[in-house]
Amino acid sequence: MSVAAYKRIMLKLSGEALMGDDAYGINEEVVSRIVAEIAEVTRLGVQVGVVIGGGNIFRGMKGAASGMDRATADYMGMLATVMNAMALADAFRRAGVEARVQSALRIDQVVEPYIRGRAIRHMEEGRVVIFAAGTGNPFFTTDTAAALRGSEMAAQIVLKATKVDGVYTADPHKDPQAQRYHRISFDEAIGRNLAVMDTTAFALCRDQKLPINVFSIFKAGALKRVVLGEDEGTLVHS
Ligand SMILES: Nc1ncnc2c1ncn2[C@@H]1O[C@H](COP(=O)(O)OP(=O)(O)O)[C@@H](O)[C@H]1O
Ligand SMILES: O=c1ccn([C@@H]2O[C@H](COP(=O)(O)OP(=O)(O)O)[C@@H](O)[C@H]2O)c(=O)[nH]1
Repeated sequence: MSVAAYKRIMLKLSGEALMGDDAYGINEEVVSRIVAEIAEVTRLGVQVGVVIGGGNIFRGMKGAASGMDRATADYMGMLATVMNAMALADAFRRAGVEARVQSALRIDQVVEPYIRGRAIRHMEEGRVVIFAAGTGNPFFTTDTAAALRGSEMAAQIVLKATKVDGVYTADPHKDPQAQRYHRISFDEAIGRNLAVMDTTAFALCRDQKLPINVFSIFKAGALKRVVLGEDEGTLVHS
């Protein structure tokens, strides 16, 4: 039987990952596929926390760019992540996996509030915990929320599932010559301004000695490979 390299992981799923090839919103087929991959990892005995983004619905920076107050736009972005979290939790339910949503912003009629001890307990019981509303604060990102919740939950690694299959020497969507790193240190990633993740998230993980693995959400089986400790994506380390 395959043995997982980690007991507890914090998975950052971008909002855009949920769109698939659609222009906006949540693509059910894509969500079921992602849920099936996460379910497979839970069957290895790994405790899973998920921080979900909101970029498929609303991004604060975009609202601010069109003249909206930045903090207001960011709160809208956080609310977008709550919708994604609910869709994801429902997909887990349909797949027969127990999941709970905890929100950093209080909307008690809809989802549980974030309570650290309770989140840990859910994970110990084998439930997937979906962390919604990012950090609960404007001017932050869900990448930073993943670093924060990962640290709070004492996860052994943050897994960033995104559109690219790792950290490159430059943005691979803009520079076709860019080369992928197998491993890179936090200091180098920050020093070179590699924009695959924001500096706040990198810095928090560096301070907490919490490694990050960046891998592609579109590559089937990649999540399991990362969890088994196989060479997949890029490891960002201390
Ligand atoms: N050095 C780099 N290595 C990899 N990706 C990079 C790099 N610099 C910028 N990017 C871009 O960062 C994107 C991932 O970050 P982001 O848009 O925040 O993703 P997400 O929506 O998954 O949080 C990639 O799609 C890629 O275009
Ligand atoms: O702690 C947080 C996390 C998120 N956001 C807002 O929520 C939006 C959606 O999150 P993000 O862009 O990180 O989602 P992703 O890129 O992963 O889809 C962001 O643009 C911000 O406006 C925020 O204000 N504080």
